[in-house]
Amino acid sequence: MTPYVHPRGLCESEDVGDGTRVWAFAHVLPGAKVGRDCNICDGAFVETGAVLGDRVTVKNGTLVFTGVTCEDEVFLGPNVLFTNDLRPRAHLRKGPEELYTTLVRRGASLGAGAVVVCGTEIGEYAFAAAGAVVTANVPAHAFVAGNPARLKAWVCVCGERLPADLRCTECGTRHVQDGPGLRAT
Ligand SMILES: CC(=O)SCCNC(=O)CCNC(=O)[C@H](O)C(C)(C)COP(=O)(O)OP(=O)(O)OC[C@H]1O[C@@H](n2cnc3c(N)ncnc32)[C@H](O)[C@@H]1OP(=O)(O)O
Ligand SMILES: O=C(O)C1=N[C@H](C(=O)O)CCC1
Repeated sequence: MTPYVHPRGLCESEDVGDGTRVWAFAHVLPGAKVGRDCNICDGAFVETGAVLGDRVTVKNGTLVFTGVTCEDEVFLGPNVLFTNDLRPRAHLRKGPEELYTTLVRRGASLGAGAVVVCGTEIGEYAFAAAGAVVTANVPAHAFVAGNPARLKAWVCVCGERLPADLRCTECGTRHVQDGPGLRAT
C-alpha cells in the first residue's frame, strides 16, 4: 500500500507512510515526515521539518509548521494552528535552528481552532478544548480550555472525563498520578 494523494492534493514529501491519505487542496511540503495511515484532510498544510507519527488525523485547514512533532494517534481538529516563532519580525528571516519546537505526545487531541504557542509540550492523551490557546506545557491526560488554556479536569485514554478515583466510568481504565500528569494502568 502506498500513500493516496487526491488528484487535487499536493504531496511533495517522499517520506509519507503507507496508507496515508492526502485529500484535496492539502499540501505536504518536501522534507515533511508523515507516518502510516494518517488522514491529512482538505486544506491542511504540513511544512518542511514537521513530523507526524502513525495514524495521525489532521483535520481541514490545520497548519502544522516546521518544528512541530506530533506522535502516533494525535488528533488535530479543524483549523488547529501551531506556531514556531515566539517573537516574529518580518525583517528577521529565521532559519529552522532559530525556531521553537513543539511536541504533541501520543494520543493527544486538540479541538477545533486550538492555537498552540510554540515551545510547549502537550502530554500523552491530553485534550485541549475547541478554541483553547495553549501557552504552557499540558500534562498527560489533562483537559485544558480557554485563553490562556487552564486545567479543567482529567480525561481518559478514551476521551471521557475522569472522576476523582481516576477510574473511567465509560471504559473502566484506571489511571495513576505520574509526574505532573496521569498514566493509564
Ligand atoms: C469536524 C469535527 O468536528 S472534528 C472534531 C473536533 N471536535 C472538537 O473540536 C470538539 C472538542 N470538544 C470540546 O471542546 C468540548 O468542549 C469538550 C469535550 C472539551 C468538553 O465538553 P464537556 O465534557 O461537555 O465539558 P463541560 O461542558 O463539562 O465543561 C467543562 C468545563 O470546561 C469548560 N469548557 C468546555 N469546553 C470549552 C471550550 N471549548 N472552551 C472553553 N471552556 C470550555 C466549561 O465551561 C466548563 O467549565 P467550568 O467547569 O468552569 O464550568
Ligand atoms: O475519508 C475521509 O477522511 C475524507 N476526508 C477528506 C476531508 O475530511 O477533508 C475528504 C474526503 C474523505
